[in-house]
Amino acid sequence: MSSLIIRRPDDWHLHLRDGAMLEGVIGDTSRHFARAIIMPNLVPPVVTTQDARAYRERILKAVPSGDRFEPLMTLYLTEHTNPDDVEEGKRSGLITAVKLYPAGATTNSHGGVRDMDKAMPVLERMAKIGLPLCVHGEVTTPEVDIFDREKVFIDTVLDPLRKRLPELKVTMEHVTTEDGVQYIRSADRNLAGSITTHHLIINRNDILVGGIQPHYYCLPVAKRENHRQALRKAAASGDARFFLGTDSAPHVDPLKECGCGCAGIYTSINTMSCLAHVFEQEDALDKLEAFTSLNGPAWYGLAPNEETITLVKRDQSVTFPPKIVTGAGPVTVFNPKFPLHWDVA
Ligand SMILES: NC(=O)N[C@@H](CC(=O)O)C(=O)O
Ligand SMILES: [Zn+2]
Ligand SMILES: [Zn+2]
Repeated sequence: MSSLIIRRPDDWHLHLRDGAMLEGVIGDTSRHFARAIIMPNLVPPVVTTQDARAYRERILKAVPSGDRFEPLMTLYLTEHTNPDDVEEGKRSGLITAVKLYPAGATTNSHGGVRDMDKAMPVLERMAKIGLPLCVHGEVTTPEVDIFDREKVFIDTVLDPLRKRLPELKVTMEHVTTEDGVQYIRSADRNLAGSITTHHLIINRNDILVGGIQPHYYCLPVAKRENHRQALRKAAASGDARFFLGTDSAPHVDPLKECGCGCAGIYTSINTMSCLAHVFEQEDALDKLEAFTSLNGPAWYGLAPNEETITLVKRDQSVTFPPKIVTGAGPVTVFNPKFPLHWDVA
């Protein structure tokens, strides 16, 4: 097959940041994607409906003219989030999901939740009104090995929460382990998972072999090869519980290439080329549309996009810039380390 028409994709987990960075990256998403769930971990975070409304306006203003792009807004859950404000955000159509960051788990998460009991009133309200919870599923307990933090989160936080509130819809974001895949498969309702582009391509060797490779460092950190294989099988299976959330997370190079480099990988610009390559390798190009364009909207109760895009396999490899230039500084683009031949026409 040398060309493929699919519904226009959506990105169910995206960091756009703000200001000059937002302006520098938004076009790489709006070129291919119709909608994206926008992560609220700004400094300060997007906590109230009013914050989200203002951020949405800033995003829309930054969309290049000629592109049509719908930001789907989220709220950053804190121990003080007001359930009435969350409900009003959902009723007005502004808020698509609420995001749980365990405090300290990842970039800009210090204001996140420490004690799940304190978040229960909001979570109960969300279960009642059908508003999904997106989770960064890692514990932050210092004793727990960083490679085990997703599994321990499932066992000690997520599963107890889902038993306590079975009506709550939960998206396990950026699943990185076989355990996560199995846990999602074991649930017959109210649980789904997003998978990033890079976790289908890299394992932990890419971060650590031959010297520290900061541009392959993200959270949750990439795991062993067997986990990558499980993610590829899940994504390529067509199973409606798995869909794309790129977790494209731009940081300027000086903040990645330093003594304490930030977590985050920038993939918006070449995600569709990378995914077509991966799905072709998995002999599952016929499942790409489900992963990028159908399963996500179905989970969030939205219609799939009417428009289509055409992916074309070119004889010559397609090149992407090694870095993009933003007003905030240079941002290194994810390098899959294999030539890309699929291109969006
Ligand atoms: N994925 C990352 O490594 N980083 C994200 C935060 C997140 O999604 O955990 C970021 O905001 O930079
Ligand atoms: Zn995260
Ligand atoms: Zn993220």
